[in-house]
Amino acid sequence: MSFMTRALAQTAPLCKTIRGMPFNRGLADGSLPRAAFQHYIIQDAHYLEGFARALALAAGRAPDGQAVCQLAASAAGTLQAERELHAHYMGLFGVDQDQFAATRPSPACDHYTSFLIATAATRSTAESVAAVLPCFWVYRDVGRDIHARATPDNPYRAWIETYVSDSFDAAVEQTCALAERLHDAATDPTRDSMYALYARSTLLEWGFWDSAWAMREWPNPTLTGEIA
Ligand SMILES: Cc1ncc(CO)c(N)n1
Repeated sequence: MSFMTRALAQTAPLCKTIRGMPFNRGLADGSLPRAAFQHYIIQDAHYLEGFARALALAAGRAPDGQAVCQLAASAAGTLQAERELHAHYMGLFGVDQDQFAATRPSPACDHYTSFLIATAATRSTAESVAAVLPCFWVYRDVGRDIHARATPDNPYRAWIETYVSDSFDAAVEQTCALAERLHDAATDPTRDSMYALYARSTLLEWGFWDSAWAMREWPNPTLTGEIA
């Protein structure tokens, strides 16, 4: 059985839950509160930096030139395209550079990026790719689901369209293909670990949206504000 077939079967209930989350329903019908999206877009900019670091680390440790090239291009290319989207949205939703600089990564964001970076630094490339794959796959899945329901005058339209674009689709397919190739060459224990990491990362995607919807900060900002 292919890696994706099994990984998707294992995470199907969680993906269904993610599609139904209030944050994503609000994106689809345009009713998502502006403050929740502002919170999200700041956290996602922090997230993308960590995500790119994980991809770049995995690139440096990859077993062959093709994987090095693909992961390094993914770190640069996906991030570049998404940064433009974030700049657009930060302008549109009134988030300035000072506000961004003053907002530290939330616990959910820090958890997710720390997990990706630790995996890329200490595990095999097969495992690292399994861990970053839900970042691609889940966003395309959610993007498609929302796109099918989105109203034409939706204020979050540019965000939704990014994740149903041909270029994002190509990035998802390429990363899936790399995961399959590394899975085919992996030992059974590494394969087991790939499935566990894929599922963990999907759960952390859920946690990221859950945190954005609640606009969750550190539990005691007065204690952690200076150091978090
Ligand atoms: C949290 C999160 N996961 C995945 C993506 C898509 O790359 C994103 N922008 N943010």
